Amino acid sequence: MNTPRFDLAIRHTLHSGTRSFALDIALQSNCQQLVVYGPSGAGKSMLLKAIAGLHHPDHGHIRLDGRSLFDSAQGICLSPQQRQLGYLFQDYALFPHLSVRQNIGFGLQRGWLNPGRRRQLAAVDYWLNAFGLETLAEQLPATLSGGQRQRTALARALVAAPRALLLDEPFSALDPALRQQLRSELAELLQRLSIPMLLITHDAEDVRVFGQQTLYLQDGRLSQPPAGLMETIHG
Ligand SMILES: Nc1ncnc2c1ncn2[C@@H]1O[C@H](COP(=O)(O)OP(=O)(O)OP(=O)(O)O)[C@@H](O)[C@H]1O
Repeated sequence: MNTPRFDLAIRHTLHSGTRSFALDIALQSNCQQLVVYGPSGAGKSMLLKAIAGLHHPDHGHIRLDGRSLFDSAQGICLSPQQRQLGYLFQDYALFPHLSVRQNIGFGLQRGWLNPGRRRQLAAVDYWLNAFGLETLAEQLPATLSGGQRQRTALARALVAAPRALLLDEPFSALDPALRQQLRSELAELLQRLSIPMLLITHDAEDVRVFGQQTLYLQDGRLSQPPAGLMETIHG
């Protein structure tokens, strides 16, 4: 295999009171688009947060396109900023007191490149334009529709030219028609950017559209999906 796009070996146990939960996965993949599918509480968000650098595994390594983000044996643990990843959480986590333009611009402050002001403005304008948000640039998130909020969050994730995209249920808050439209916009974008993407979902349609490889996660481990599930999804 060439350098895998995703090379993950993650062991991480969380404890709260008498309960504990262990994530234990190992995976190498050359696919650009991975979809993580599985029941609630399976460890999907934990996996995404470990890659983003928001949780630190107890053991293992995380490499994307050959770049080590975390390696317990070698003592490597890049900060979320140094990882240069774009991520989008279920609720989009936009700042309510910042306009669309400021929310997108915030994505640049997080990046470690910190380009000059003129280039920052150009990048924000580019993504405002790419997602049809120019006329909404000065509005606050509370005055936007679900789809406009989703586009703003995606623009914020992309503005710093991330090396990979991590998406947690990116379409769950949208109505079915908008979901379909934004899925095809994202699919087109991914083809253009060719960065690796990992998407968490409960939605079979996301698996169909983005699952170049689908991982089924259950009780913190990758496992075979229940009999018939993939056939049902792929019709
Ligand atoms: N701080 C913690 N201490 C102990 N257990 C935790 C902690 N945080 C999360 N967990 C447990 O880890 C498991 C995995 O949670 P996670 O949020 O990754 O699941 P998920 O697959 O993303 O679920 P959902 O689809 O419902 O979002 C759950 O059982 C959760 O209760």
